[in-house]
Amino acid sequence: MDTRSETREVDLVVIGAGPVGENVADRAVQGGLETVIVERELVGGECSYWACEPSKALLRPAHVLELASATPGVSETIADRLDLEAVLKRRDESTSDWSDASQVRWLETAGIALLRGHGRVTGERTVTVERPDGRTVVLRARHAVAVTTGSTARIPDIPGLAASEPWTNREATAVRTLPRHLAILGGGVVATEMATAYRSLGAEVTVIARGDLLGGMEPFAAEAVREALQHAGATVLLHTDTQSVEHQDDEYVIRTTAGTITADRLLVATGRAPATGDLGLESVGLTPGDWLTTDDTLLVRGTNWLYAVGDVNRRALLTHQGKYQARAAGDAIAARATGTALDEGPWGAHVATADHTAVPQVVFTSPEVAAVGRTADRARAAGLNVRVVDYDLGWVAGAALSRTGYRGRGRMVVDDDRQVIVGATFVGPDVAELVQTATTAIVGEIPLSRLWHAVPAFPTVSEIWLRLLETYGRSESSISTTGASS
Ligand SMILES: Cc1cc2nc3c(=O)[nH]c(=O)nc-3n(C[C@H](O)[C@H](O)[C@H](O)COP(=O)(O)OP(=O)(O)OC[C@H]3O[C@@H](n4cnc5c(N)ncnc54)[C@H](O)[C@@H]3O)c2cc1C
Ligand SMILES: NC(=O)c1ccc[n+]([C@@H]2O[C@H](COP(=O)([O-])OP(=O)(O)OC[C@H]3O[C@@H](n4cnc5c(N)ncnc54)[C@H](O)[C@@H]3O)[C@@H](O)[C@H]2O)c1
Repeated sequence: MDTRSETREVDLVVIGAGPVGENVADRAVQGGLETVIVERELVGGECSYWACEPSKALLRPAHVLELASATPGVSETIADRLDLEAVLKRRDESTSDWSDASQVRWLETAGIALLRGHGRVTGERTVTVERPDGRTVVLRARHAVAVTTGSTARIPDIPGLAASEPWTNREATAVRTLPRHLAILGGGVVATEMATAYRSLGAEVTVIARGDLLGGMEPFAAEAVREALQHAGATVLLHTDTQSVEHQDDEYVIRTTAGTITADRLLVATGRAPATGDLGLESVGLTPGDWLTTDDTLLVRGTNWLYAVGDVNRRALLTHQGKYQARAAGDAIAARATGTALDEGPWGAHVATADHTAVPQVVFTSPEVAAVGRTADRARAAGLNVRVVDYDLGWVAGAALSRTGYRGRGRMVVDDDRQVIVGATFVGPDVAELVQTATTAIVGEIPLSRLWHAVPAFPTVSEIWLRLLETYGRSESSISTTGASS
């Protein structure tokens, strides 16, 4: 092994060049800091190559085919199934064939220095990078180190499972040969999206969920996804425990409380583990393998120089939310380095306040689920005086016009004392774009009385907003509140 090593001094070291690390670095550079980003694999991270992008590329063709099939005048002219090879080719394009050349070029234009290799914290403000050629580089940060190493698939402790070498999100999103029968362990977002994609491509699919699907989301939305998966021909086993897994002769034998399942592939989609196991955290008194807990400026608790941003802090395991944290963290790091006052109050420029109450998410199943903020149950558990307003999306003219037989539902969760929205969930075809209005209303704490003046265009699916307000009612108090403030 080559033991030569060099030492460099910079303002900020970012470990992990996923979407979050790239954004921390970008903001810090814009704030005037000399920044090095360390990456051991591909610049762009999990999201670009084995998560968000390839999974959505696998899912989109099925959505388009469904829409076309439900549109008379088009349905008569199209094939009734997807072209697997073409779908995979488009998936390959979505990952740039697993090349990070364009993202490396972006780093260059953004003024961020890239150091390839495995980074480990080896002391306060110190990161040692093991380069692919065996050399080491010691990076000393004048100001801060940001850990943006993300997460990896968590393999539960089920007898035989780890040894059976199951698929994780990596193999499932990079697939070349479609399995005949894909069994999926888990009932969350990865499980339901991959079940939707693989079923649409023609594989037999069995989902083994230990509870209901999409735990943590509104039950009516999870129920619509379950129904649709079963209607599409997938087997969905709920409240089913997996007892053991064997892998022999290209066959998985999965013993569960609902019976034995055999499949030629098994995908484990049971959540994520923080990528902190081999990060040198013990050198600064932290525990390897733990999630890193932070304050709202993303500073790791108990330190004044170490930041944890994105999946690795477990605040919200989503690209857009991690990038939001990254903007706050990068600006906070630059402000602290230059002695500028921080805007740290709730909703300030240097804090990720929205993580607590306004995280949007779209699940790209068929139907889609788009949700933000609190579910009705969570709002009640938080002690709010909750009123739940539901409306059938199929009754909205824009939705009914968008395809034959549109089915869906929208829910807004209202804090009735303040008459503001604290949560919203939509389930139905193409509801993804509805969630941003809800996010704006929640973050802006827009009173319902004012939302009446945000008129949705006719005939769009957004008219669900008008219907939800009408169902809630224009109360005497909201009318007089409006009058008093004008
Ligand atoms: C199948 C799937 C689909 C998803 N779809 C969506 C979606 O549609 N929308 C959405 O918002 N979110 C989605 N997510 C979640 C999203 O992928 C993550 O939230 C996002 O990737 C987190 O970004 P990150 O930068 O924190 O971490 P990552 O993307 O994991 O990047 C971390 C980077 O750090 C590097 N690294 C780790 N350790 C070291 C080290 N010691 N030294 C050097 N480099 C290191 C890694 O190689 C990696 O490049 C999906 C997740 C999965 C699994
Ligand atoms: N469209 C999107 O936004 C999108 C898509 C995919 C993934 N993601 C993100 O990636 C993260 C990971 O997704 P995921 O689906 O792996 O996690 P998840 O937390 O959404 O779901 C995990 C599932 O595994 C089950 N599970 C956990 N431990 C188990 C065990 N020991 N045995 C059996 N089942 C077990 C849970 O009950 C749950 O159903 C999520 O936080 C998600 O937000 C987002």
